[in-house]
Amino acid sequence: GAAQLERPSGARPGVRVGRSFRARAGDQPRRPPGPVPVPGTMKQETAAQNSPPASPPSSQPLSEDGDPQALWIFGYGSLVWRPDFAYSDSRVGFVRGYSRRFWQGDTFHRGSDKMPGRVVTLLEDREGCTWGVAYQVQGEQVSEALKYLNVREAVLGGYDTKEVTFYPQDTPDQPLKALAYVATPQNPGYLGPAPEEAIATQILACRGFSGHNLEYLLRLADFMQLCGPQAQDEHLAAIVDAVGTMLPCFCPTEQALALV
Ligand SMILES: N[C@@H](CCC(=O)N[C@@H](CS)C(=O)NCC(=O)O)C(=O)O
Repeated sequence: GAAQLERPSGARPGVRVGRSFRARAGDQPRRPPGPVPVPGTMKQETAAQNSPPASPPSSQPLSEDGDPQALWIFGYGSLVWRPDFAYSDSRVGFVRGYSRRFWQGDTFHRGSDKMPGRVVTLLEDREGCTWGVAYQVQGEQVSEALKYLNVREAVLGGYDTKEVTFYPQDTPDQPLKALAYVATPQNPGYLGPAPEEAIATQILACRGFSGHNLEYLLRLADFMQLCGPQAQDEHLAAIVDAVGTMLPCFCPTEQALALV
């Protein structure tokens, strides 16, 4: 189970939320005591509590003692369709200076130790632009979200936290500071670049505790469709195309089905 996947002991505190939030370089985030919450089992507040507040929320500054009154969390992979933490508001938009790449290996959610799947991370790229969803967490939602994401993203996924500037699609002139989970080349699960056909093959062949790797790819492609024509992700599109080309090889033929 997930317990075996716990990172090496001696972990030091991971994500700190202060005037600017960061995980100290090299930190192995500490897994909170108690059973590892399997993603998808997190409590969901009622829709009313998750619906945006009546007045558009201001991006409240962190309070003086560093205890956040509100925090924005930027999702650009599975967080786009399955945040699984309570939030008060959400915005579709983008971050500049980063490109999304299927360069992070995953041996828990969408793969196994024997057959690691591929999930996304952010690559620093001056010309890059990555679309996703920013979620606003307030009050007690902040610690709940960070505790949950520390396990799902950091401990189980090898992601670190990074501060990014998020541009809401509707108000790009009012950018927000947000926390993003980024898998750097230094993390043990990092796989790095590969031809899109090879990535597609890996995605077609892998599954993990959260489901098939193909579902992960297609849900992200769905989201990008919803963002409209101005949101392009050539890397993602090339992998989806490669999957479409290869799928017949992975799909049983009539004869094979007849043998089932
Ligand atoms: N940090 C990125 C990527 C997150 C991501 O895909 N993380 C994996 C961990 S390896 C995950 O949570 N997967 C859950 C799932 O695949 O449903 C995001 O903001 O969405």
